[in-house]
Amino acid sequence: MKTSIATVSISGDLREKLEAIAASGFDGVEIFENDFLAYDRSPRDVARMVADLGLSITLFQPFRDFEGLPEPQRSQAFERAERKFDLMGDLCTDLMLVCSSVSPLALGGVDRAATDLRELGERAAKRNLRVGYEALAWGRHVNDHRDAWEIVRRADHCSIGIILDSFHTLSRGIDPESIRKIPGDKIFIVQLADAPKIDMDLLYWSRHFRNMPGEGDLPVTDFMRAVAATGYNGPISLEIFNDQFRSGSPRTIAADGHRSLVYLMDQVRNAEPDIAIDVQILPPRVDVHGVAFVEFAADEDEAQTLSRHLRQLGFRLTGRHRSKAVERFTQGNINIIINTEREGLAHSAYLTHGTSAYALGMMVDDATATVERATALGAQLFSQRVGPDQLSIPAIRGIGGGIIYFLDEKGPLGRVWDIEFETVDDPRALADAGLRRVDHVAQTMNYEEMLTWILFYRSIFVVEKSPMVDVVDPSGLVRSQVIENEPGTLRLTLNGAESHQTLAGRFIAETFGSSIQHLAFATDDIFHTAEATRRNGMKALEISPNYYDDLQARLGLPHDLLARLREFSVLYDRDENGEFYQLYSANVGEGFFFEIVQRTGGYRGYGAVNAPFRIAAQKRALPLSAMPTEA
Ligand SMILES: O=C(O)c1ccc(O)c(O)c1
Ligand SMILES: [Mg+2]
Repeated sequence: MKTSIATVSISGDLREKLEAIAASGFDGVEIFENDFLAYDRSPRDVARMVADLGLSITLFQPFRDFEGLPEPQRSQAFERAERKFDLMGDLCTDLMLVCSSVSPLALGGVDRAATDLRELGERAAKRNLRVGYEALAWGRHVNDHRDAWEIVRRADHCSIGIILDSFHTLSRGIDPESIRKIPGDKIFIVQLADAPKIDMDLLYWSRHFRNMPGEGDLPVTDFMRAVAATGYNGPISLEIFNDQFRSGSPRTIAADGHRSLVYLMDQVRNAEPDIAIDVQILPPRVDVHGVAFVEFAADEDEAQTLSRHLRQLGFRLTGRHRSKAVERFTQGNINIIINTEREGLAHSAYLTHGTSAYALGMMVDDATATVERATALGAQLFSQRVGPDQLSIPAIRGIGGGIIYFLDEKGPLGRVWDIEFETVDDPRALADAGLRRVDHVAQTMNYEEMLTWILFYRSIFVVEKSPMVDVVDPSGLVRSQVIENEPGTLRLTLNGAESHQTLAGRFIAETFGSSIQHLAFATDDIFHTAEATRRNGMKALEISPNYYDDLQARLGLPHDLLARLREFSVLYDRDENGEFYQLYSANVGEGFFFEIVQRTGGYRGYGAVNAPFRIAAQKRALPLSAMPTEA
């Protein structure tokens, strides 16, 4: 199936847009008229540029306010169309989009519109052109694809077809199943867009908040399944009006767009096995069975500091790499790696970001198939030279240029610790603190990157996203989005900072980019862990006494529980399924920290209600010189 994207979807001038679109693997491009008008080259030059980039123009659009007009406006509209047909000839494209009229002059009436379109079809046919009619969700008389189809059906002309746009159908809650009765050859192009569910005026929503399929909340897959059932085999074309995308990096947005289409068609193919769809077959979405390890890059001094923090948390040094300056700390099922190599990616990560958790290992069923799926979805393969006692661990690039490694139980990958590490005894080990596994990994990024990473994770792994929540930092909002799987073996929290004054924003600024800002470990007994880590010398983050007064007022907790929470600076939350306890370490380095959590019953959240108080406490704990100044 051919892929296409409208020039409105990304930023830049026409050349920059086309280059980004071609580089991302699209076959075609919809030329939005204004992008052409604002460009200073002739239509023939543009046609040549498009062809030289290996693209074709799938559509020229939009032609507005055409159908149902009284005279003399009707004749003028046909004249206008003829001039645009001239232009299309020079641009070397054969398809024009006419969107349903919003003109107060339009008279309405299915037959009147059909007659106008038939006549336009006659004129188009003389030049070997085609016209597709699209119902805008806010069209004056036609705002539903079912009505647009009835008009096209009655126009009954081989050069007139319908254009379907997922936004217009789904934003109005129209059942996409109704598409299944349209003959596939009468659908001239399919435009795709998703959007977050926001209750607002349709036109404003459409022009500012559309996003890539899979990034929003609309059932775009159901829409596309219905389209596939018609036998439609033309291009699928992204038409994304989004304020943020218009100012983003054209390469990144175009790459996200291409990924969204590959992912969408993969879902459609899986959901409609009986329909022959011409798309690449990918290995299935990947089940992650746990975070196998987290790797830090550091220099020797900072590695000492980090090791001390880990020992206070109850970790012990259990392995030393056979040939590299790499140490392994363990507790429960948790593996923390500290890499102080002076070459390779770890070292460049250290030079760029300082001490940072730059790599994540995930346990999967088939590491090779995982990388195959990820790269088919546009992820960047990562490999570096491996020494004689080293395994080549399948890996891709993740957030902030970091790495995601994949381990499985097949073959040598399942024995990586034995193969690459020698077992050591830790003379400086402190008491075990009962930490069992990684509960979640929190990644901090600029707000504009969030959709990219949501799509990245969702398209590769079996994970769902929960609604985005706003977390209040004393200096601004941070958007938080959870990506998790059903069994809870992969839980990621993505925090998007809009202001560099927030704790998250400062972290990005100080560490030069997005990365893992905190790791949360799970315990089965928070107070046991709190006592053990305290005895080990860990400094917990101090929480304001006002928080505990409010906790009592809100939840009426038993007196002794409240006293213990207060004594150990443990935060508390509960939902209908269970309870949640959170204990934070003091800051480690440039805004990095550890969290310890206990979940009881089926508590599924992350203590979002507590985040503002935790953040305020972390800001109080910053050295004075590092306090944000009032802008
Ligand atoms: O917002 C608009 O005007 C507009 C124009 C053309 C389209 O294809 C569309 O979906 C919306
Ligand atoms: Mg459209």
